Amino acid sequence: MSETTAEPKTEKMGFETEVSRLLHMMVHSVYSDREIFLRELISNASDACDKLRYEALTNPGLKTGKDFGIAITVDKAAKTITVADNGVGMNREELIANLGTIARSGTANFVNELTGDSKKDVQLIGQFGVGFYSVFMVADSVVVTTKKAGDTTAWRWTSTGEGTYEIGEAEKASEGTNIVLNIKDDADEFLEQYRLKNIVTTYSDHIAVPITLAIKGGDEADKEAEEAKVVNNGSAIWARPKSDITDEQYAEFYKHVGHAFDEPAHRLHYKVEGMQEYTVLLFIPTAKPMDLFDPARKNRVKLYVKRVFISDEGTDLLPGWLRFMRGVVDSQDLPLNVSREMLQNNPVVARMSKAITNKVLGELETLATKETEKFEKIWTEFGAVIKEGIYEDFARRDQLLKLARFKSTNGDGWTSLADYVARMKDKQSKIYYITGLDEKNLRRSPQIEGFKSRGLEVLILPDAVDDFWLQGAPDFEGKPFASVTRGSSDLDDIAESDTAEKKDKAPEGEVTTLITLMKEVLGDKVSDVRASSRLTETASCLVASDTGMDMAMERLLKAHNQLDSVTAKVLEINPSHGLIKTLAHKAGDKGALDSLTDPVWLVFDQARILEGDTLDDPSAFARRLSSALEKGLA
Ligand SMILES: Nc1ncnc2c1ncn2[C@@H]1O[C@H](COP(=O)(O)OP(=O)(O)OP(=O)(O)O)[C@@H](O)[C@H]1O
Repeated sequence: MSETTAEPKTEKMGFETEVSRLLHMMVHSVYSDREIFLRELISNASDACDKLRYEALTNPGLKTGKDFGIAITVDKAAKTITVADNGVGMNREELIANLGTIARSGTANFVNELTGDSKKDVQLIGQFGVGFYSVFMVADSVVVTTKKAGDTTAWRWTSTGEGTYEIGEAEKASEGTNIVLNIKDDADEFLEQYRLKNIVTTYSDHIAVPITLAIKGGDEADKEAEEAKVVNNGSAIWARPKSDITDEQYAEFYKHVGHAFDEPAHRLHYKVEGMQEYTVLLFIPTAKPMDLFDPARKNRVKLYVKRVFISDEGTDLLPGWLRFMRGVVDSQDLPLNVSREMLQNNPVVARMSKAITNKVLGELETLATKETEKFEKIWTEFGAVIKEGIYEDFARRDQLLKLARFKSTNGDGWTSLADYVARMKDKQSKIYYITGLDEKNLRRSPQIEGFKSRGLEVLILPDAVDDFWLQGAPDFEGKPFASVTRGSSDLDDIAESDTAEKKDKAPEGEVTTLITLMKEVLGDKVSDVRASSRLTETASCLVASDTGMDMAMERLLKAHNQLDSVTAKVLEINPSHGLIKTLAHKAGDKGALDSLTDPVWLVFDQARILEGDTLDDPSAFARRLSSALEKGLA
């Protein structure tokens, strides 16, 4: 890991604007936990060793036969800290991409949230983490010298963190990366042995490569410190007995392995022996990982084989609907030289995946019954993802339906389907639901009025995924799911609750005449007009026909250009609403077709607005509304 300096030809380059903003913030930071810079450097160095170890397995040209390690050396006289690793290193392009731009989504989010107010911005550091750039909290200038494994040229990157950096060729005998920090005057504390040792044990004890610390140039009493000594535990945390690991150590490992900045909400640590042998250490995050809704839906659990890192991308270790989980699976059965391609459709991986998925599901079930509050927090963050399993994972559909929690008209909290069924009314045979994209709006939907007035509970399903799983899950324990915005509502069999206000209805004959007139006015804009039993407060609403696609689903497909046009809806009118009663009363009059045309359109357009639809002809709507108001006020 030694390095010699030569006179390099250097090139000055500007940081990406976002990086400059970030660096400005770092340089002037008043963040109190500046010590995290070392955690970030060690984490990167350990990842670099893991990467090279893996690449050397499949690329014989890279066989190094060496021991990996991270060396921290302090030169007290020169006021520098050097963090050196013998990992994979970087070539020129990688240096520019990694330390000149913002490649990570986490950091990009950080920069987007920056306000310019340093007190507010400082709090963001803890929330997002800032990776390598955090070195500028403690260093005036930084020199990175690196040589990519397999390359002959080394590169040096130098910066004071102010707008530009310099890059040029360098001399470096061994592959890997050396990072030299010229420590700021006010960051002297980080030159002390006890301080550095303490930081390593706090944040990086679990790192599986040995980390050594040596302090040079101290006074006589520090002579002993000059010798590099291993300061971390060094054993893979997942291989240690649970009883030896503290909650803090688990949490630090979670942050390292998951590139996360939150605390883990829950962990699972166990070992399997027998037919298959592997160790699992998985975490459920508290907050949604940045890439949760990334279309690639990649599983991020790291696969190790006999402690050697193999891959953390697309290993099929967990299904897509558990992609929020972070952690490690270490197999004893896979061959060490397994390539990433071989991992796809691999029977050993498939067996592990099945068993681990069952274990996670079992754990979630236990939490749901024994630690409800914790489970509901997890569900609030990740329920929308877990529900993908209901339509994707047929074999586990019933189990997932049992586990799932939903909002409903029965209060604000979560309910299980089993609890919903237990609350069903005598004559109720279906599980009613409404889907859409906003819980508050759904709760105000006119279509659920008649259900509420009959004491019938309606599930409120605000996630886009709800429309999909409902396609694949027609019932729960024999009780079919029924959309309240589709088909005739068959509510007439169930009496309104005693507390529901009894309202006079327009006579049936008048309503029939009005319906005929409305059909004539609206033509093919509606597929039918009928009297509604699902409305109590609102004059009209739209529903899909019995055979039509659910309206929320149709809107979703249309928004994603999966449907060219939407089908005409059924317009339902409320015979006990004042406006409908007046219209019904006038519908038989001479010339009614003419005089009621505008009001009929208004009733229809109102229903469309309530659905959040845009009107075909807003100016006609405005004209009719003005004219109706004018007449009403005259
Ligand atoms: N010692 C190193 N050896 C090889 N590559 C490195 C080293 N340090 C940093 N890098 C490269 O620079 C990239 C950016 O590092 P940075 O610390 O900013 O973010 P990160 O490590 O990707 O994310 P996080 O901080 O969330 O772990 C890394 O992903 C890695 O590719």
